[in-house]
Amino acid sequence: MQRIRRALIDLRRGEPVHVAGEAGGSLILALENLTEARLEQALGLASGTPSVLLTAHRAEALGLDGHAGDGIAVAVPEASLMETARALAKGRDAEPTGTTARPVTDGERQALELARRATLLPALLAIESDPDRDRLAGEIQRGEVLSIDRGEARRFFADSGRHPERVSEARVPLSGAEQSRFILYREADGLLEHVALVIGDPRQWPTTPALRMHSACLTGDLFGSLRCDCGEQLRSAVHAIAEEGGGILLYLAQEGRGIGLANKLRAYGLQDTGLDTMDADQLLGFGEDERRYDVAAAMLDDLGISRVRLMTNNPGKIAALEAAGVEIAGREAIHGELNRHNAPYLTAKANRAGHWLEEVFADSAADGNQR
Ligand SMILES: Nc1nc2c(ncn2[C@@H]2O[C@H](COP(=O)(O)OP(=O)(O)OP(=O)(O)O)[C@@H](O)[C@H]2O)c(=O)[nH]1
Ligand SMILES: [Zn+2]
Repeated sequence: MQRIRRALIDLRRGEPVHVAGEAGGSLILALENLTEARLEQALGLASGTPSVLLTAHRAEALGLDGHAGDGIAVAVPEASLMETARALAKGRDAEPTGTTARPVTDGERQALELARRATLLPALLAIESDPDRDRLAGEIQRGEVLSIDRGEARRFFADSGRHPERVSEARVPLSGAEQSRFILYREADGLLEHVALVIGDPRQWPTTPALRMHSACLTGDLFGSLRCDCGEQLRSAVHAIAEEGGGILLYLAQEGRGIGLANKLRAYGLQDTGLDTMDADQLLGFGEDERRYDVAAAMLDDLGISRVRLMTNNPGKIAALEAAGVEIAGREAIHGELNRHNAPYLTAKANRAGHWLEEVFADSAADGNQR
């Protein structure tokens, strides 16, 4: 497990990682922080064909979906590798110039998942290698380059989110919810931390407590970004829960629907050129929503909560919690205000992901009519 954690960090630092698997496996590097020097070094270590690995989402967005499946490997001539990497790291209109695309191998699939877990852009350079022959073998032996096994990676991914540990807690009076307690959970792999905010005295809660399951949004929650409705939802949830005598808010480390802040900002850049929130994510290589809620269900279980009224407009959250064994006794709408900056985002959520936002649009229309 420790080795996979190091692999995530190495990729984030722009270092190469060897993923052992089919034949000799591949030496992989993240495209987003590839430099000429790193590329040259990698080509000196591994002697096989260099390819660019892209997720199926991105392949589809680029019209390369013939082979999509779990992702594609596009062979790119050495001479144009750097240029291709730079273009792909930017997003739009960046098609790999190579012509031979094939579905990714299982090892390459795990490599793409590593990039995603590291909240990097899921686009990699992969150079096939034969560690018994290439210089790479010596580097691996000396510990200069980390070599991981694809099965090891798969097991790590399958286990994450399932065993969050309760680490520490404290009373933190909040404005509008003075009797509040923060409980911090850390996922077993040590990577992500989530907070359960327990509002009020559980002995005096309504029989079925309200639950707000909120995904982190630095821009909205902290700075009041007008591009989304997160900050307003967060604060109104705390107030509403406190007002009805208490309940729970889970603050989950799932920035940008799970793609991370760096990618969310990249996606905002693409949205400014006319793509909607989902198409922008897809062009970067992500699905509509990359979040999983197993960790939320495990936190609820630890808190002894099995039945809730969920504050959300997102049908996906209800389905996911139910699938994880939490009984959803009812749904409460939770709205922010519509404005000219968040209108495209809310419209895409309603039209493409089926979020229940009719009231937000109706309220806004009514306000407009009164003016
Ligand atoms: N990728 C991406 N994420 C975004 C964008 N705008 C906001 N987000 C993220 O979307 C998530 C919204 O979280 P929530 O408000 O809990 O979830 P929701 O799916 O909107 O559902 P409810 O608010 O419960 O109805 C946060 O993680 C934000 O950071 C965007 O344009 N792109
Ligand atoms: Zn937001």
